[in-house]
Amino acid sequence: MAIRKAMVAGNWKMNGSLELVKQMSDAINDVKSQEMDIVLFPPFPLVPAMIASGVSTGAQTVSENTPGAFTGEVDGQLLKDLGATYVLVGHSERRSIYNESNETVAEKFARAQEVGLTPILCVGESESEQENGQTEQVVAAQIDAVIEKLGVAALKDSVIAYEPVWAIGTGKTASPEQAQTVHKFIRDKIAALDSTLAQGLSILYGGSVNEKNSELLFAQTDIDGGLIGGASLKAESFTAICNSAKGTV
Ligand SMILES: O=C(CO)COP(=O)(O)O
Repeated sequence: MAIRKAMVAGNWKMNGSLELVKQMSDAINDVKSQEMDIVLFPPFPLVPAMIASGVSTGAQTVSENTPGAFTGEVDGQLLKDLGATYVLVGHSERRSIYNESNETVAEKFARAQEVGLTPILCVGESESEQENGQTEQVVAAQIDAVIEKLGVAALKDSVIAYEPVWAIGTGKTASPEQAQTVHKFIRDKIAALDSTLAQGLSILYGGSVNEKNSELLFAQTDIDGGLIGGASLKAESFTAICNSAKGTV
């Protein structure tokens, strides 16, 4: 069972450089602590350098397939063999730009676990879905696709990240209360199937998290940390966010 623990994850998206790996890993190695997990998700070519720097490293996506004729795809086993530990599945940019369906995301989740990588399942509603009051329905369907394929027990060795699409890269963060409501909905939904598992699950919030708003977000009962985009590219901001997560779970 994954242990519920504070976690701050940095998703670099298609940004970063070898120089930034060096700068960021030096900064993170200074703030690391036993009470929390800090993980960075650089673009694929920077994964080996990040692993070598001593920072826990994940990939931003993974193929749902086993090795074969899939030009341009990246196999999970290779990532695992390199020393990666996590993988993001179902990030909203993968869902919207690369048309990944809930079912494809569930297949990627399965492949990640098959090779021993911990999937971080990203869920979240779009702006229009939020305006139409469909947040819970959308998030439930995204989680149900994994539960239907693999059973609820598969969530034991995973992390969930709630990232409302309207808050990503927009500077419009969900309020701590708004985010807490959705996090509680997610935990209660899973608790209805397995309460011990739900209590042990880390649920991260993502969407315009910065060093000014992180403390209040992480103070919420069901928010166990964050998945950070833009602010994970700046050492000062990212380490301040990491420090604000210490001792919150
Ligand atoms: O998509 C995100 C992390 O995966 C969030 O991005 P921002 O923090 O830049 O809004």
